[in-house]
Amino acid sequence: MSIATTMIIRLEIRKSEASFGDVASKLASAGGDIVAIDVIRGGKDVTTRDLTVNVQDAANEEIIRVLKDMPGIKVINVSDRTFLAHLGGKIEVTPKMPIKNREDLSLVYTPGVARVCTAIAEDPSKAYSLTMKRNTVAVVSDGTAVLGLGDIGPEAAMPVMEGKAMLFKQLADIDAFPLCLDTKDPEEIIQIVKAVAPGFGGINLEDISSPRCFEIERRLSAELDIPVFHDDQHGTAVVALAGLLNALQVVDKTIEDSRIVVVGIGAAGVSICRLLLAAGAKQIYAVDRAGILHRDEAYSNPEWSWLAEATNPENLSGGLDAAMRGADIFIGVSGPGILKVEHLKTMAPDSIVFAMANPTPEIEPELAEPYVKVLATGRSDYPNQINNVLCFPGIFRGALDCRAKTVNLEMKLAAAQAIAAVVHPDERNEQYIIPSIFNEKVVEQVRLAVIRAAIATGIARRVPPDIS
Ligand SMILES: NC(=O)C1=CN([C@@H]2O[C@H](COP(=O)(O)OP(=O)(O)OC[C@H]3O[C@@H](n4cnc5c(N)ncnc54)[C@H](O)[C@@H]3O)[C@@H](O)[C@H]2O)C=CC1
Ligand SMILES: CC(=O)C(=O)O
Ligand SMILES: [Mg+2]
Repeated sequence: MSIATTMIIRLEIRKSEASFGDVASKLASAGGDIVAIDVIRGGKDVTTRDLTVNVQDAANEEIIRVLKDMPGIKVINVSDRTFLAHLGGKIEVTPKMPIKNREDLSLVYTPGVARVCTAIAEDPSKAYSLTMKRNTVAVVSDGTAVLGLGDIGPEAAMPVMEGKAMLFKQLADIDAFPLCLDTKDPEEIIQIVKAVAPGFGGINLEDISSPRCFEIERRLSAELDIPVFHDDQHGTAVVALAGLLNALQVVDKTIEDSRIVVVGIGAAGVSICRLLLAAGAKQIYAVDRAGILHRDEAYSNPEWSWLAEATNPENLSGGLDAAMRGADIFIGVSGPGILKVEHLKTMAPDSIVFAMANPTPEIEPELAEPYVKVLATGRSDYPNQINNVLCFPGIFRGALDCRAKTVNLEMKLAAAQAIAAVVHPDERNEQYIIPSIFNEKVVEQVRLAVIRAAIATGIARRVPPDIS
């Protein structure tokens, strides 16, 4: 799968050995199109230039190789728009008011601040009105399951967590802060998150590998009085259910009668299975590397043991091939390229395929399209993007606004229905089963649905003024 991009290549060209024309023709033959040239330094023999080059494939390493092989050319630096957008990080902390004089200083800092501290010490709930707590979410990762890239460590997880923080702010006006932890020990993660929790109104766990993520979330939810939400589990499940509700309408099938294969029974897969069961699914087949989860096998992962009982009505064993025969729906949250055209050919007519692994889906959309009725991926460069970004901003906005203690099943089901309902029945079709993340109705509809569900289930500690 190729993504066109723009690269910026800084070169030293030794005029006695190479001409700019040579560079241009080499780049063209490797698939690069020069769109701008900036001279950084001129010299008698050596000039330094930045070439802005359009390439059809972001992963095209040939472009750089041909330049490096040219006599008289030294490649100083290679960047592209994606890397440039990350220079110095993507977020910052901005004060709400400037400190212009001594009076301001003594208001926002000492001595004035001391009175506010004392007020909070006397009544800790005042932290919600007198600090940033009520609008601030920690995005916590240990870097062990970053997108589908695996255990790449806390520093490498930062760009994703900064990205999530940007989305929180832009979509739901929530101040989110990345906390990437240099530990993989669940108990240590739990203790660290509990220790930082006083400054936050909610905790978004992100890209923490399974099965560790289940215990970490369960313990934190039980031991903290603010919502703790593992986005890869529940955000993904909510959006998958939302897409599925609309896709089922498009193909005129019901969730109860559909045969549903979920592949990749990690954080996202477990939660998707659980939410689909809660939404009425009766025939789920949960498939991981060990094959279809079934009742004749003992699993060390308690979530798998539970799913082996709750899914797979015929107690089928076998691998993906067996699971896919006659399936109406495939939901992949596993890894790249595991789904083959041969599998699609064995599915029931009017099949639905959600290939949600990031950044590379379970099957290339171009390969799958001819064989399925409704196709969705986790990516933004194809129609039907099923991505948890449609859920986490709105669900946290709702939970923070009503000061919910937790995010319960009813709130998740309500969020899924709200996302699905943003697509009007008259607009719904194979290419449009899920709203765009830029659709302004999404966050507000999810927020309202989540607040109403929290109030109805008794976990809201506050009724926002706009809720009747
Ligand atoms: N589109 C979206 O909104 C989201 C997509 N994802 C994607 O889903 C994938 C999984 O994410 P997590 O659940 O957080 O990771 P995880 O590490 O908790 O789970 C992945 C599971 O997939 C299984 N798996 C991997 N390759 C497999 C194969 N060939 N056959 C069967 N099972 C296989 C693993 O054994 C593991 O149980 C990643 O690619 C991630 O980017 C995750 C969350 C949201
Ligand atoms: C979207 C997301 O959270 C993931 O791929 O991990
Ligand atoms: Mg994630």
